[in-house]
Amino acid sequence: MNAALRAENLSWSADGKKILQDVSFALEPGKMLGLIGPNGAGKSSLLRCLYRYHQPQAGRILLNNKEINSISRKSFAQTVAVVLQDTPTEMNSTVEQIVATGLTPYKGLFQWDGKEDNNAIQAALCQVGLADKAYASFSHLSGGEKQRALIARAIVQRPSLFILDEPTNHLDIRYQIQILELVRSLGITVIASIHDLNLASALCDELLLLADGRCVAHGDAAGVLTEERISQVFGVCCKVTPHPQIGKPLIHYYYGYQKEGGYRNEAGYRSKADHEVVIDAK
Ligand SMILES: Nc1ncnc2c1ncn2[C@@H]1O[C@H](COP(=O)(O)OP(=O)(O)OP(=O)(O)O)[C@@H](O)[C@H]1O
Repeated sequence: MNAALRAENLSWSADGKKILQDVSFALEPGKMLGLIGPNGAGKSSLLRCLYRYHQPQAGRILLNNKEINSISRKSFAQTVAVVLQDTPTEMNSTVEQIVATGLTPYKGLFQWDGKEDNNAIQAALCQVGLADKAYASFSHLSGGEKQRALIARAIVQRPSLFILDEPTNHLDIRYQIQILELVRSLGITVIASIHDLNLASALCDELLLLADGRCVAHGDAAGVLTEERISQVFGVCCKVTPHPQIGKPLIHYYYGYQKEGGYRNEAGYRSKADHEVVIDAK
């Protein structure tokens, strides 16, 4: 496969604890991969390895067939845009200024903001629905607006790989859908950690399910999001049906988890109480 992004046997440990173990996957150019898994599964850690914040102790990562550590800092900054879930609070600038920093990897000193740059900034602000906030203080935006401004900054960066850590955090449902559809429509390769399995199912080309730092499943949503696997990995029980519009898996969760022995769905898959150590499906 001609992969835009490839991870081979990645392992990363911290404080003597194995956080990622032997994770491998490949992603074709232009595809959007949804990284899913329970809290603490290792999603952010994997993304941090991909954008060179963490150095894996084993394995390697190839970006457009080049080992990422061999790519210059400038080239990496041009090629990879990262949007994180925690917005730094010290951004004491206007929204437009924050978005303009997406152009930094292309600029030398004093090489700033011609008409073309300005157009790119305004276009990106329009794309994320923030045209009317261009001159507002970034720190005064709501959490969702901040997130959209940071996505606009990533758009002006013109990356070939977009890495997003919970990009839909803080967003209302319309913007959750809109931002993921927008990111997808850019035609660049995307890897995004997403907690909402239904959104991930609907909007990603493929899913990679992590649990305890390992890759449990990788492929299209129908192959990954089975009732059995959702029960095993997330400890919830559910029914999965085809989405009425797009046919992809739509998960209907069951309730009543305080019940002795959890809750079983029609197929017998059950929810798992917090204190249960052993993960079993049936
Ligand atoms: N720098 C670190 N040092 C020690 N442990 C870490 C470090 N970073 C992450 N961990 C641990 O690694 C595990 C995976 O964390 P990570 O943030 O990657 O999970 P996640 O899947 O993104 O979780 P969530 O869905 O809750 O955001 C957690 O147990 C976390 O405490």
